[in-house]
Amino acid sequence: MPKFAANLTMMFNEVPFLQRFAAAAKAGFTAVEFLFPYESDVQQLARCLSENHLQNVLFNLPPGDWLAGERGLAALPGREEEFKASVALALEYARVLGTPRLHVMAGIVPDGISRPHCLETYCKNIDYAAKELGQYGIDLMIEPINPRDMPGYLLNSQAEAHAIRKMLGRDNLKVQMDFYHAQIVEGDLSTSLTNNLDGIGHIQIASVPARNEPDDGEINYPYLFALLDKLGYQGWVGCEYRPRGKTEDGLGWLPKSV
Ligand SMILES: O=C(O)[C@@H](O)C(=O)CO
Ligand SMILES: [Mg+2]
Repeated sequence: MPKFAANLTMMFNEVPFLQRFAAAAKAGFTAVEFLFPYESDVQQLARCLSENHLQNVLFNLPPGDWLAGERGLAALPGREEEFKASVALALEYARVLGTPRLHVMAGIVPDGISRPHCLETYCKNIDYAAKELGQYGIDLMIEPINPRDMPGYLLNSQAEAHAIRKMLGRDNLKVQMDFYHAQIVEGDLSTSLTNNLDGIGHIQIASVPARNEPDDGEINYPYLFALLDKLGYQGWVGCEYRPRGKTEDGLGWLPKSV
């Protein structure tokens, strides 16, 4: 059975963020991921991990002004210096928390700027970030996101993400295969997973269309979990879903030892 990490941005939302570490450990998780840790002191986060015997397996680089609708800086021409500063900040956190992989969001293609221009900016920034992270043995994830959840987001398909990964040729640049997004955009999950396994650095799960626990909706997760075992996937599976009710009440789908 794959290794599952609790996503503390979406799960255990019955309690404040810093209390979710203990809640996840109590539920049996040994690993956690989250989106953006930057509102918390990094040493406090390190204590939350160590006190609860948890490892952090992923978080995101800063996304720009989230409340203003920004969803990443990497593809935004003219924001390169801000992007480099975001890489430095994420590295600071990752080195303290022992985080082995970081996800960099691409961004929404701005009005008046061509997609090819954004794609060129994205590739240059991704290459820079992968080089910086690689000095510390940290992998960089790029995640295709569906246009229903994020209209205008630059990167939508697994195929394009793997093409970028191969073109840049950085060993520590990998694709984050979020089955929720991949099902919405292109389906064909098991074949895409099988054909691209070497280039996949992280997996995330949620039901489609509701983005709840992976025990409902149109994706056959028991089949995919068995396939991950058969393929020998050694990475983590992030539980990036919105609990239908109380988080603990929705954990029946998890194997007993997560
Ligand atoms: O799938 C998602 O939404 C997340 O993995 C993410 O990083 C962007 O919000
Ligand atoms: Mg995701």
